[in-house]
Amino acid sequence: MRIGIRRRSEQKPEPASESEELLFGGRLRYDTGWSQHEKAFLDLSLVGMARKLPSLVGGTIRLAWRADRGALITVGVCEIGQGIAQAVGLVVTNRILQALFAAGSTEERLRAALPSLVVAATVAVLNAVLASGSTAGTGRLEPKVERVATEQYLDRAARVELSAIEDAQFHRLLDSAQFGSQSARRMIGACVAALNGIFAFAAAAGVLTVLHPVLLPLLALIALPRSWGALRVSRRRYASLQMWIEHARAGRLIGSLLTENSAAQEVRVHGVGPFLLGHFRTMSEASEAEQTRLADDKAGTELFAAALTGAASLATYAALAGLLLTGRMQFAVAGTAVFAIRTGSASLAALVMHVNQLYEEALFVADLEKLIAEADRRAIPTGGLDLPSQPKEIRFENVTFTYPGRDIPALDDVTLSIPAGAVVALVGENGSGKSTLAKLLAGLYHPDSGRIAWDGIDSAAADRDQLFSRIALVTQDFQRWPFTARTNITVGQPGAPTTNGRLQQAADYSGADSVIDALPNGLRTLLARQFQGGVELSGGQWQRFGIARARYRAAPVLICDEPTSALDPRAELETFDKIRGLAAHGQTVILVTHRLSSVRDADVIYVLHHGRLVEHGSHEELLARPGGRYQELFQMQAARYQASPVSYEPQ
Ligand SMILES: Nc1ncnc2c1ncn2[C@@H]1O[C@H](COP(=O)(O)OP(=O)(O)OP(=O)(O)O)[C@@H](O)[C@H]1O
Repeated sequence: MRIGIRRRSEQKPEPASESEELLFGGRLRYDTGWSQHEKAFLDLSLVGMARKLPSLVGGTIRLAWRADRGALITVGVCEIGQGIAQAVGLVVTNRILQALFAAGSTEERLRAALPSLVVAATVAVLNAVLASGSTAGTGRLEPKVERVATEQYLDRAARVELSAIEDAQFHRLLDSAQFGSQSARRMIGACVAALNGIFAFAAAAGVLTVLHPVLLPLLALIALPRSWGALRVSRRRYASLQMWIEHARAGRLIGSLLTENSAAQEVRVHGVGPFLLGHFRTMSEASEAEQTRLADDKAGTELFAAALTGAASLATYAALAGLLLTGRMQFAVAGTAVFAIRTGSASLAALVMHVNQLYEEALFVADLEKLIAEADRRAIPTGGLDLPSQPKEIRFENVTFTYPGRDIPALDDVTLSIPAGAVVALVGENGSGKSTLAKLLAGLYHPDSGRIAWDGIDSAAADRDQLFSRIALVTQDFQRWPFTARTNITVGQPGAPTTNGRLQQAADYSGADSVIDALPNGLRTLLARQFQGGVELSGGQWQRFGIARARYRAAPVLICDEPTSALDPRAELETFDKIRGLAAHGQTVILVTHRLSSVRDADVIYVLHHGRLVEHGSHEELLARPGGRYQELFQMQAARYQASPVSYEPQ
């Protein structure tokens, strides 16, 4: 069992475990992440704590004020009342002891102590009433504070740029900040307990100072080792959590893959279950070893602190005996002193514990605050230039874009025009940049250089809410919302009141109507097997909902990224006809697809290769270009359909 404090930076990083290496390609315990918290770690000293605590407590009180000011006032009044009651209680106890130890018959002494006894009983009743008022107020306040903090967390997470959501560092922050809301909740309880401790300690300290000035420093001496121990344990726990946070997320991910619908088939047929379970076990065992290390460390620290506390208590009682023997203290006063020392050291120990808990929780609340600041920095900006509601032309002008952390641009100097009311097809091999182009058009990313102009207005300077409102999306990995069939369509425009006519139109358009007719509760059917009464749809059926949703949104620009990949041939043909029909009604359609037969009617086809625009024109123009990339791709696909049937002989 090691007790000495060794800074993390001095420890040799352990190598990646086999599971970390195999599944995640390296170590998931980051010392670099820890350095972000180094300051918080160093400040976890008595001085740092005393300096930072008021502002941290202030932040929680502001949160509580926003959550439920009535409950906060109740708690405050009850706590202050209890503090006063405790001080009065100690003073009255002193009076009772003095009356009982005074000269005279037992009856006379009891009679003299009686008024103080009545006051003591009244104070005890009052204290109990105030304590229950505080408990009720705290109980009301805590969940509300957690809710307000969680809302802040989720709100910020939902409003950051897509690039932040794809950034591992931001995810780390999201991870550590997720504890912030529960910590804010616990901070309320810890604040109340600490306040309680301060009053109780002040009462005991006041009484002790009056009895003899030397008793107060002795009381502090008793509390010192415990404070040191508690601080050390909590900073080690916090450090460990920060270091292991990504490892813990990976462990949870493996666990969830074993229960998730999407992985269920491979987990069974490919036998991935035991494989994942094995890695889950090794990952868990590694974090268990860390827990054990922490527990050993804590036990050692507490034992050491307890020994020091014992020595300090001995010194205190020896000093008390000295005062008695030298006649500097009366016997009755010594009785009160023992009582006050016991009360005082107990309340000081509780105070240290609660202040420490407060501080530890505050570190996580500080992580939440850090996330909020970072999310605000990376938030999608509000305001900007107005965009035309029905743009006549969207132009990509020398657009270059590289994903963060990548060396090769996903789009390289692309210039192209998207005229209003046209069907514009984007084709090219895997990884050629089609989806990236669509995401830039949708305003999810901005070009690193060049611009995307909507009737001459640079979309990077435009009001992003307006930009988003002009776009409807059916992406390759469109969301299968685990909600009702109705919501899966109307979520295309969640802010607007649902109109049944539009809903029906969108369902008819996409072919989702026939799927809905077959559902047990029609539009009210829950499309999530994991809930009671929920049903699961096929991939193609889901896709019809994705298309219906985009149709329901009724935006001037519709981006369809592989919209028909899961549809049967008949449904695919119908859908493409309908998509072309949309353009006839003035909607601009951007079609990303590998099915070149479906783009032959597009007004213009752009062919991308390694992020560059290599060809463009109509289907006929591109086919007539000898040695052209489009011609090559088209002929390859056509050949597959024209080839004579291949006979299959089982081996
Ligand atoms: N979120 C991302 N972060 C980093 N790189 C990305 C990201 N998305 C795509 N890329 C990379 O950008 C390049 C272009 O990808 P994109 O998805 O635009 O291609 P695509 O033409 O749509 O491909 P596919 O036909 O396979 O869907 C690829 O090299 C890909 O690895």
